[in-house]
This record gives sequence, C-alpha cells and structure tokens, in this order.
Amino acid sequence: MAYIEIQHLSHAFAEHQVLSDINFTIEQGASIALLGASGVGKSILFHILAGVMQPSKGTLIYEDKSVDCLPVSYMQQNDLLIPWYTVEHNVILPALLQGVKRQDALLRAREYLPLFGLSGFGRHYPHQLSGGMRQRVALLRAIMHEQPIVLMDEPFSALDALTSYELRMFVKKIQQEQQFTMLFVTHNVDEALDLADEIWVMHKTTTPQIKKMNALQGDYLSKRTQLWQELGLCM
Ligand SMILES: Nc1ncnc2c1ncn2[C@@H]1O[C@H](COP(=O)(O)OP(=O)(O)OP(=O)(O)O)[C@@H](O)[C@H]1O
Repeated sequence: MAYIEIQHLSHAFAEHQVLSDINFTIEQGASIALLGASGVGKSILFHILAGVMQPSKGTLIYEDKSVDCLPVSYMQQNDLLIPWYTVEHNVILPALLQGVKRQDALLRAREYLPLFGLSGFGRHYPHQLSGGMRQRVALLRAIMHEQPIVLMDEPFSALDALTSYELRMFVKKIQQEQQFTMLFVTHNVDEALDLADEIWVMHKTTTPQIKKMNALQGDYLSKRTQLWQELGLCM
C-alpha cells in the first residue's frame, strides 16, 4: 500500500476546470519534481495537498487514512515571510508552533544560516534582504519545519545559477539524511534532474494529466533532451 494516494482529484474555479481526475501514489522518502507549462495547475495541486484549498472533488489518503490535507511543510511561490520578524524568528516560527524549545530551534537555525548563505543576517528583517536571500530564508524555514512531507513551489527560482546549484545539493543531502518525502515544482529541467528521483510532467490536455517520466533513458544530456521534448520545448 502507498504512503500517499491521491484519488480522482478535480478542481474548478466556476466554469474553469483546472484539475481533472488526478490520480497518483507516492512512496515514503521519494523526491519528486513536478514540471509543466505555466497555468497548468501545479500550484493549485500543491495548495490542495497542503490544505490551503479544498478540492471540488477527490480523496487524499495518507498512511491508509482519508485526510483533509497532508502533514506538510509548504514553501509557497510567494515567500510569506513575516515582515516584522527577524530572519531567525521567521525561520524558527513553525518549529516553535510545533512545540520545539526556542533555544533548541535557535541553535539549529544558527547552524544552518551559513549553509544557506545567510551568515550575519539572522537579526535582519525581510525588507533588508534581496529577493534571492528571502527565498533562501523561506527554503530554510521549510527544511527546519520537520514535517514528514516538504512541498516547495519553485524553491530556487530567484537564485543565481551557482547559489541554486549549491542549495539544491544541500537540500538533496538533508533530504537523504532526514528521509522526508519531497515534492517540488520547477520550470528548470536541470533542477529536476539534479534533485529528483522521479520526474512528473503535468499536461493540460492529456489523460492522465500527470505523466510520470519513469522511462528517461541514457546519460544526463539525453534525459535533458527527452524532458525538453515532453515539455514541448525546441532544442
Ligand atoms: N483563485 C483563483 N481563481 C480563479 N482561477 C485561479 C485562481 N488561482 C489560480 N487560478 C487559475 O488556475 C490555473 C492554474 O493556476 P496555477 O497557479 O496552479 O498554475 P501553475 O501551473 O502553478 O502556473 P505557474 O507555473 O505559472 O506558477 C490558472 O489558469 C489560474 O489562472
């Protein structure tokens, strides 16, 4: 039996059908990249999994029980940092809400801040940071939340190429150590190939709407080409 199972999930805004009869399963500890054209419904799917939004139809099953939402740490596209809290406080907030002692959460945050390129910025406020730095704070907060599932919507999009590469290698290491289940949305084929052990492509017109790219063959370059083709991009 699957760790997570999604059955017949559909969502519409008035007449606009965004998700149609989505079905999939996820194994515990999987790392899944979700790609797809803009507007295809990736964020709406994540909102539903996280319980931010209720679907029009469908069932979410977690560890064999029907649930309203999954136990996730969710990094949304918009970083949602609290402007009047410092970086440190933003990062530890979910841990505090989970009952972790403030001192323990702070120690851990201070250990991780340098790894996220945020050394010396713990006492800064979000408005004092660049867009990329804010994204790293949001990413660190998601990783520190310690939920069994991490959802990240375009977690590396505001970062320069080198920082993005370093951070995804770091996230990969932490995910392998902590064995949480991870789904992330990306428009970047390299991010998907570097970080995910499963790549899913979401389509608007095909049934099923999500295609699992299990059959990616060959070396990195040829996998990259196959993914670009699946996404309808010219090489
Ligand atoms: N609150 C809303 N009311 C009505 N339609 C919405 C609402 N939120 C999203 N949509 C529509 O749902 C569709 C899917 O949106 P979604 O944000 O999930 O796309 P996406 O695949 O994440 O796109 P992107 O890659 O650009 O972030 C879009 O057509 C969007 O206009």
